[in-house]
Amino acid sequence: MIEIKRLSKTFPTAEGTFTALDDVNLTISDGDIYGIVGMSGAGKSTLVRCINLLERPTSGQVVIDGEDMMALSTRALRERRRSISMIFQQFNLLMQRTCLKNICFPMEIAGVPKEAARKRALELLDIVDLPDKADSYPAQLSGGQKQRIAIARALASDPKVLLCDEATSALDPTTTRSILRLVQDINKRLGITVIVITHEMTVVEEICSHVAVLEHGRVMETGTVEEVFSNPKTEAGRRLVYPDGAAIDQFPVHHVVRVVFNGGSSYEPLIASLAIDCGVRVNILGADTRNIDGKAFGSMLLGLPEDSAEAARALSYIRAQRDVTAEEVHDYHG
Ligand SMILES: Nc1ncnc2c1ncn2[C@@H]1O[C@H](COP(=O)(O)OP(=O)(O)OP(=O)(O)O)[C@@H](O)[C@H]1O
Repeated sequence: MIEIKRLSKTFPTAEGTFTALDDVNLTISDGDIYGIVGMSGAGKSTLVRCINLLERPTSGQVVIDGEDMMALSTRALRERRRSISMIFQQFNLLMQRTCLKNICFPMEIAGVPKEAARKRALELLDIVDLPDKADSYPAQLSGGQKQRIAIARALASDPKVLLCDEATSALDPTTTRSILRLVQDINKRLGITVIVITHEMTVVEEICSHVAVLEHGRVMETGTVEEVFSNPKTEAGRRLVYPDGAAIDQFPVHHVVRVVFNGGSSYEPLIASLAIDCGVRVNILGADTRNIDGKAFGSMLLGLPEDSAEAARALSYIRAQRDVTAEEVHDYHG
């Protein structure tokens, strides 16, 4: 289990101290595929570097299997770090070495005898489904194949944790999917905990079991992917789940309601309180709202669940709000 406790990281800059991570708390259980999602500059890379202690947190703890990483000697830390492997957006392969030798590299450093390393590397080539690329050079591979070799190299040290830092951001959607399938397969087959750092909610949706939403160095919300996707509780979560103000269809919609905002506060608290106060999940099917001086104007189409009592409860809750009107739409065709 990885526990990140009250972790903060500041950097001195010409303008003063910059807080890149602010009191981050996360618990990642063994076997999770844990997504850490946030926009550019949210602090994702800094958090990854703190998790594997490439960067020393300013305060707080990184506790792995009950052991406080920051309390370890340099030597012990180097040893423990071998159980955390990493793959990157740009693959970081050694271009002058063949694929086999790239995979052998971490084993060479760890002093594994040459023949044993070669045998293991060939097995790993099989695992990543590129058994015929042992003697190829990285330049002869596609982006997806390079990432497969990088994954094989990451597995060479028999890690307990695989950190994926924007590992599919340079790949097209089909290749992305195949790499994500491979990562998922590795998680299941080898029992490796995976931490996925990404700015793409689609990646989280595709493979993660849990997710933390990071914004301005703070964890805004955490939960199972299902929880956060069906009912993001914070504005940061909603911005990621509904980037255009419209949701992906998450459940079959049986009742559709048009909600018109006439200058009340913002629309977002209404959606959140529908879930929290009424326990009703809604889909935002479409929205055309404007915030003028912090007041919401415009309209939104909400999909309500099948259960008629739930839908009626949601409708009367919406109608009880100030500066909001709501009507059922009977001719919605999606
Ligand atoms: N060494 C440093 N000195 C000063 N500021 C830094 C340093 N490293 C990172 N930062 C700042 O910390 C913030 C978080 O950076 P980080 O690279 O962790 O974000 P990110 O979420 O990974 O973004 P991206 O997806 O664009 O890589 C940024 O505002 C960045 O400018």
